[in-house]
Amino acid sequence: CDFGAMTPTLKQCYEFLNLTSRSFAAVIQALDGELRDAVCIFYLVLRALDTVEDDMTIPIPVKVPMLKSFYKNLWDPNWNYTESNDKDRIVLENFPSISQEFRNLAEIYREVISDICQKMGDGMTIFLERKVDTMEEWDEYCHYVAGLVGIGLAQLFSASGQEDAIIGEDTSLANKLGLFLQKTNIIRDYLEDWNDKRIFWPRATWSKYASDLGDFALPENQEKAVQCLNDLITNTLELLPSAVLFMSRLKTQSIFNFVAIPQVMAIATLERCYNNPKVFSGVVKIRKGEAVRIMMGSTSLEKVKAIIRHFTLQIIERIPDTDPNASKTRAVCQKVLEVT
Ligand SMILES: CC(C)(C)CN1C(=O)[C@@H](CC(=O)N[C@@H](CC(=O)O)C(=O)O)O[C@H](c2cccc3ccccc23)c2cc(Cl)ccc21
Repeated sequence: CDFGAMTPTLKQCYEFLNLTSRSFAAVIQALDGELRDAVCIFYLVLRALDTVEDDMTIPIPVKVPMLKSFYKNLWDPNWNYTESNDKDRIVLENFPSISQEFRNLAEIYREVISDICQKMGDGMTIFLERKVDTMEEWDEYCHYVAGLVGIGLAQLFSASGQEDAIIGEDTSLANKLGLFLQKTNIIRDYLEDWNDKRIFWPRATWSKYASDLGDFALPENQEKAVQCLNDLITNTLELLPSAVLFMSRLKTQSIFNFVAIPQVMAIATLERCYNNPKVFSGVVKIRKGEAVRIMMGSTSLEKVKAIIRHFTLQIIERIPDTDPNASKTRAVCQKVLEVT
């Protein structure tokens, strides 16, 4: 980025980006032209909204109107929030710098970002007091917190002129990009969320294997825990063909990299989690070195297909014959192999 030509507040926004997102900030900064600033601001605004949703010190009667009206803060030069204790509170304390740069964006970008924030804020309030029960509700929750991000990003890509209109119009496909990432995060973060008393695993699935979600943290229930894990991973892998189709439509290298890297990190994470009891005793993270190798290798559709193929074959090799979902998992993996 040419920091020289930036306003002081835009420079500050890139500093916040590098503070709040470790490896991903570089990928955003590699985007071209107006899209780079639009995605940087979108990322920071979403980080601020997510920080409000995540802050357990904000009572629900206060949090609901905060989330529903959050998009209005984009137009209020003075709005900030200084009561947060979250690690990313910097984006809430300095929101005036972020909203200032939001207002400097072209109207086409402002409309997308404001619309997504309004829908996301509304959707988050639905799940503040309601747990995720059915698989449809799992998709609904993930739509609000991640699917909408995909829809917004796809609309920004088309608005910039760097991608065709179809990219921003096919909201169903863009939504699935987000569902794939969020479902992977929810699967990986079982223990961290359980310890924070947060439940994102859908009751419709876990209740087939236990009477309480906390049972999976007990070693004597390890076999049932792993069967539930494999069940959710199978459901998530069904989204991969849509992700491949979305990426096959992209024609700008920097946008392809930006979309592909998180998708490939997610399939690598799913493979590490599959049939892995360690999910219930710690957080299964991709090592930095492996992450860098994956990021370097995700620069073309053929390379990305080869990586997805690699991890899918790794999963197929580890499907236990005794797993209740074994045949379904094999069928879903076959469908992935057919498109990669
Ligand atoms: C919840 C989430 C998946 C939407 C978060 N999310 C992402 O995970 C980031 C990646 C990220 O932040 N990685 C972190 C790792 C971590 O924090 O765990 C890093 O520092 O490397 O990517 C996504 C993201 C990137 C590209 C295309 C997407 C399509 C649909 C939905 C999200 C998409 C993201 C794009 C935007 Cl604009 C905003 C948020 C996100």
